Amino acid sequence: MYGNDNWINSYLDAILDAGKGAAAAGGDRPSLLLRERGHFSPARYFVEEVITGYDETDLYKTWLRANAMRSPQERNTRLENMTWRIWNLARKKKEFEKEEANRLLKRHLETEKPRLDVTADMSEDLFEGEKGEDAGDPSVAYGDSTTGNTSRISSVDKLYIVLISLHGLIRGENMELGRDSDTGGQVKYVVELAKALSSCPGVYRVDLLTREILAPNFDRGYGEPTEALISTSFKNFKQERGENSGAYIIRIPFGPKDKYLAKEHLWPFIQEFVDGALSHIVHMSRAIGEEISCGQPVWPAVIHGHYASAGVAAALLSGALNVPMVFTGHFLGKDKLEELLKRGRQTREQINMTYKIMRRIEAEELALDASEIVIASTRQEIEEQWNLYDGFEVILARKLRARVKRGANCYGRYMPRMVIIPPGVEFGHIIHDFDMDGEEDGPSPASEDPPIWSEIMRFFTNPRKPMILAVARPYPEKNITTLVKAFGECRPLRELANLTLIMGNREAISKMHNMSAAVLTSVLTLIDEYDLYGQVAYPKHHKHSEVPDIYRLAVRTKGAFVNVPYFEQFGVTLIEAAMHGLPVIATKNGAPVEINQVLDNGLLVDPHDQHAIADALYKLLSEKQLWSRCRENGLKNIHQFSWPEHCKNYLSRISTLGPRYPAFTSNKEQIRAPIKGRKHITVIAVDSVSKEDLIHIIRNSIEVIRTENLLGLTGFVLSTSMTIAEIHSLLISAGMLPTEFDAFICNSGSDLYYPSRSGDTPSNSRVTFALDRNYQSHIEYHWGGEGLRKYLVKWASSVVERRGRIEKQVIFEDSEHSSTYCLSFKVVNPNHLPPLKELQKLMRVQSLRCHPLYNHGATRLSVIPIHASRSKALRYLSVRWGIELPNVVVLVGETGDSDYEELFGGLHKTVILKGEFNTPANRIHTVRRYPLQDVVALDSSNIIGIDGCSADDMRSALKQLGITTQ
Ligand SMILES: O=c1ccn([C@@H]2O[C@H](COP(=O)(O)OP(=O)(O)O[C@H]3O[C@H](CO)[C@@H](O)[C@H](O)[C@H]3O)[C@@H](O)[C@H]2O)c(=O)[nH]1
Ligand SMILES: O=P(O)(O)OC[C@H]1O[C@](O)(CO)[C@@H](O)[C@@H]1O
Repeated sequence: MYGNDNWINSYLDAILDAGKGAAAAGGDRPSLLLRERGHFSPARYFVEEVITGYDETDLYKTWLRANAMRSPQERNTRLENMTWRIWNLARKKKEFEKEEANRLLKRHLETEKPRLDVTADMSEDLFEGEKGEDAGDPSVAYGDSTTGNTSRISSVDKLYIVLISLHGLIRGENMELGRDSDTGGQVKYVVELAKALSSCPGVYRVDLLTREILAPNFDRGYGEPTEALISTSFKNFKQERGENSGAYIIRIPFGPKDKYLAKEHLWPFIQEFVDGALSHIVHMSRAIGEEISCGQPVWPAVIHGHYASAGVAAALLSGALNVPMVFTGHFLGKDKLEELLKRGRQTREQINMTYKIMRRIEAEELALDASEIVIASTRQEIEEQWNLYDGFEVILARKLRARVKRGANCYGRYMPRMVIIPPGVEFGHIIHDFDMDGEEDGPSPASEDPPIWSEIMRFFTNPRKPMILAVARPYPEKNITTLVKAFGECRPLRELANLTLIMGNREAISKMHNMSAAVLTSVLTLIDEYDLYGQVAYPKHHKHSEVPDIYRLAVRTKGAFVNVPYFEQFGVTLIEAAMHGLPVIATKNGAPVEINQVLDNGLLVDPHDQHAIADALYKLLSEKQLWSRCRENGLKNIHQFSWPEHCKNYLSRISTLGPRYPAFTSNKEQIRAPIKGRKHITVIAVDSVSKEDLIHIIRNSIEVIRTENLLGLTGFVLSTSMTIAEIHSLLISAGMLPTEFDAFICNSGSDLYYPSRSGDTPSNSRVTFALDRNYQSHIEYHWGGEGLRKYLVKWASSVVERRGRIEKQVIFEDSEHSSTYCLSFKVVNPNHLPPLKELQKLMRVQSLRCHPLYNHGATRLSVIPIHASRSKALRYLSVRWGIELPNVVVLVGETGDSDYEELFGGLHKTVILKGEFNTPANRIHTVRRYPLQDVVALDSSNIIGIDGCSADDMRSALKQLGITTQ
């Protein structure tokens, strides 16, 4: 035994006592290295397990070096030091685990109780119709479909479909996959989906909206506003085509103009994207309408967000246009968070800093609130991943669905419909020059070999050996280092095969994104450490079009494909490998389990277990019959992953959605709307000030506009949580006429009124307020109405202030300030209210889709529809009355109602009025679990702060914003 010292053993015992479950779990199987040497040291084994369990490459190297020390004394000192470090790690990990277990328990209790309540509420006749409800349906669906199965869209309809994928560098040809951690499977998925959908009968146009990138060192193509995509070859129908038909990438500028932003940094700019996208969609809907629908706009059949960030964007657009939303997660934040916590290398805070994971999870919750359909790639994604979210639960979803089918009351509860439609592969360019056994059909002369082959072969001493191939973004989660360790430490495998690592493209590691550079550095270090020169290829460059050739090369050598991330949401590479007849070794965590059930073309392994990876690879490569069977199965079954099938299924799903379309112009009531002709709009949305100060601010803003000669050109909108009656009496009491305003966004954005005056002079005039019913039709989606009201009343009775044994209710229904789409509650004592984020969570757990917010200095709670808010109302006004958002100035205070932060983002300008007249924020307002910087880009040139609210202060603000006379 090394060192032969008791202290080592005692510390090792301490490690084990510290509950190092992971190390102990695999404890019955000594490592290959030790087995090879023929003697087994438990102490060393445990240390090694701890080290490898933590994936601490540095620690491991130190351990090796320490062992190599000649002097026993020096060796002991080093080993002692090491052991301390390990012990410390183990303790840290145990702390994380404990924290995590407590948190999970707390979460479980918070979520389960209301969930049990709601399930019980729904309990009568719940099981009827449940049994076998999905029988015969390969894409199992959970959740309700609002209109049963009646098809809304006939196959002759001409659909306009909008897909959104915000991050990554997206282009139609020669995609730069693997360039960084954002350019992966999703980029390929969305481009291929757009092409495939546009080739389907009935689909007229598909727009794939993404970010315009004009940064130096990036291809200029990413800055082109529009790129036409060439449709896939399975088109076998004739369809009348017009100028605007087909598939397009539409690039919308948002965020810093000359900078590429990683997906974690896009959050504060999403509202800006939404404003730009909205203008494109409205324009395009009208253009298509001119082309094929006698001038009637053809609105999108669905707006489909891909990944959390586009989930937010799609939710906002779907609300703004009142069209259905579809969502695909691609990789869900909760799962990622759980996995990262399990690995114990970062605290929750660190993970949040790096990945903005709480923002991402909230975006996914929002996507659940707003989506009608969620597309999952596998059953596991629904049952184990989506099921972790507040807004989705498999059993409740089934129950609600059964009730909807029977036409029973759901009491205002809604679940999106979850359907499994896996992605496909493009079979277009596939060349099989090998037979079923992988033997070459008349090999082509070497001169015709694809150039990428020699790029790879030049790394190998013996290029004829079977090639183990990995194709993955250089991203820590892809676990490439464990693969290299598995290969490097298994001598028989090294003797049998070569390893090819395709890890994106790079000019220099030093110029790569931190995370990618760290992966590359670790891989190269390991190659050096295990002396794998001549056995591993890691080419610097490859083109997207060369990837099929790389798979073919692996097949030619009778190799295998390997994909062992800690967790794989789907794994496009697995179906690519199968399509080329390459057997696979894949992670057993996530979708590969289901893919393998369908394809039956390889073996699954625990990605944390490098020995299992090495053993599986050795087995697959050395057992000829197994290899041939896997190859054959893959080729035989791959047709089950096809884009045409995906699209058929997709279109049939969206054809069952209930009709939803925008109502910007169809209002039968004639609203007199001076707002229509305005060039500028000033929106007064100052919340946390006294009534007197609010009046003062209103007067001063009007005064400024008057003296700047902008009156007539400029309209005023008051945006507030007050009811229209409260606004009216406020203005009258101040001697002002409501008609000074063009519109009132009231009840926190759930009602929109336009004032008008009958009579000739102000003195004899009578002011009336016209309600915008079109706006109501935009926000009524999934409004819980009476069911929601009853639930809230019951909830309010449980919110109490306790004094000894006495309990006093602190929140009461407030019918006077309620309206059709706003349920108001009066708060007697805000100190005893739950923070808003808890109330929001409760609503989601109950599958009540709504937007709760505190206002009036937290003395009122308003619960309004999910698509209602003051910023959404402003967006509606801009489309309905043709107002350019960059010409809108929103005045806000330093604090505000709970929807206050939302007022900042977008293309409009925001002026923050600072000063003592603002009342401080109340803690219960907070709805977010992440910092403000993840919501608002406070350094944006569209946002300015001024001290004071006098006319002069406001005048200077307008000047700063470049809004001056004429
Ligand atoms: O150097 C590289 C690395 C990758 N690729 C390609 O990029 C894609 C990678 O896709 P995938 O293996 O699915 O990984 P991710 O990039 O991680 O994609 C995410 O999104 C995919 C689509 O939803 C899901 O399949 C994944 O599980 C999820 O992690 C494949 O087409 C690869 O051929 C390259 O061309 N070159
Ligand atoms: O690695 P993350 O942060 O979980 O995000 C994964 C997402 O990013 C991408 O890798 C970029 O394309 C997608 O394939 C995937 O949806």
